[in-house]
Amino acid sequence: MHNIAAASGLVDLNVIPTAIQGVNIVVSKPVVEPRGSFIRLFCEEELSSLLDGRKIVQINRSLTCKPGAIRGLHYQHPPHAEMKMVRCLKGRVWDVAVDLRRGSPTFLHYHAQELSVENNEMMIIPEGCAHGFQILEADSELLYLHTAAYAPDAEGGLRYDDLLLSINWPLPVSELSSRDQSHSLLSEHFQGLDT
Ligand SMILES: Cc1cn([C@H]2C[C@H](O)[C@@H](COP(=O)(O)OP(=O)(O)O[C@H]3O[C@H](C)C(=O)[C@H](O)[C@H]3O)O2)c(=O)[nH]c1=O
Repeated sequence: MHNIAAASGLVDLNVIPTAIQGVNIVVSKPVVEPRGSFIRLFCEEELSSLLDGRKIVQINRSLTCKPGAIRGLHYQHPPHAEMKMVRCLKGRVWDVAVDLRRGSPTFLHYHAQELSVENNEMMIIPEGCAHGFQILEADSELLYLHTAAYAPDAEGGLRYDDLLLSINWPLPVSELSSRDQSHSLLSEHFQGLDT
């Protein structure tokens, strides 16, 4: 999708779909000039078709120190299901979205890619998809934009090493929270989440 702003040289956001419906990559085109650079991180108007009336209600940031550490994979059950937009503010991460939607043609498939300060890319993870990441550089920071508030009692989680997902993490896992270690493995009878 080409944005009018690009024609005028203003900062803009380009949306690239992935093989998983609703998992999109937003690329911010930097304006580079003698003082440095400027990028647009988010724009409700430019992303209105993806947001489809959703509002950002919470913005979080995480710092993860040890290369190889994994956070996730998390999602929230309805009525707290959320669209999440994640962007790397420092370092490099390998970001993963897993499709858990009942009846989806890409059920239990995942999209994974590097997010970094250099590539200026943001991943959009829709409701019904789980999110997790592994940091590739020390002290990497992630920014999260959420369309639903944090609801710990509504949180679900996947094990990073679940064989039904077979996620090919780039580094040996160096750190994992006790909570993320304790998620249950998916049953082979798991039919997916209702969204
Ligand atoms: C999300 C959140 C967390 N917290 C507290 C709860 C814990 O004491 C601490 C860390 O939370 P949690 O262990 O859930 O964070 P992660 O496991 O790193 O989860 C994060 O990384 C994965 C990959 C994600 O996708 C989550 O959206 C994101 O929150 O912050 C709050 O107080 N408020 C909040 O809104």
